[in-house]
Amino acid sequence: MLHARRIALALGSNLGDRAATIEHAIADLRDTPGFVVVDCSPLYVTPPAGGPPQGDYLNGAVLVSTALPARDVLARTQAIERSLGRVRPDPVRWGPRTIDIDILWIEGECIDEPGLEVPHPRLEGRVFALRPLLDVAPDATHPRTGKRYDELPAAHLPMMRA
Ligand SMILES: Nc1ncnc2c1ncn2[C@@H]1O[C@H](COP(=O)(O)OP(=O)(O)OP(=O)(O)O)[C@@H](O)[C@H]1O
Ligand SMILES: Nc1nc2c(c(=O)[nH]1)N=C(CO)CN2
Repeated sequence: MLHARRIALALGSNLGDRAATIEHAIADLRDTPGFVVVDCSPLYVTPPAGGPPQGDYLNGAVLVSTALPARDVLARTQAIERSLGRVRPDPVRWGPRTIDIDILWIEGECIDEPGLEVPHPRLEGRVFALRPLLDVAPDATHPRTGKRYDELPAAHLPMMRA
């Protein structure tokens, strides 16, 4: 049995009622056995990064405390995505989606396995993930290098609150 540790989950939506879908996702995370939702970031309006032309995203992050193994966390977040209308496999890579829930960071854990990489491999280049992570875990460090995420220049770029 693992000890409870902090896990930051990224939330993103750019299809349908984005705010309502994200609120549903947060409610579902709160209702997930084994999860304690510790904090939620503000939501930000962010231009799409990559993929085809598509609408702006709402992005945020949720900090969860849980002893569940990372694989179980992924299974639960993917079940929530499905229940909120996420279609898989994605019809288009990085295309529009009702909801995306990624594991951004797990305190003290590095995972590099097929189908699961933590910290999220694109975290450091994505201001729409980095800023919400720092909102809920300002002291977050890379679990292997110990480097603080708030030292990355991208962490301080201006962002638009929803
Ligand atoms: N840290 C992670 N969080 C969520 N999924 C991950 C992670 N690492 C690997 N994956 C795998 O990536 C697959 C695709 O995930 P997803 O559909 O969220 O990607 P995406 O949002 O389209 O793109 P990106 O990975 O660039 O955010 C998932 O099925 C999952 O197995
Ligand atoms: N602004 C923004 N752009 C994206 C996002 C996202 O959440 N926000 N997610 C992607 C794939 O995960 C690809 N591009």
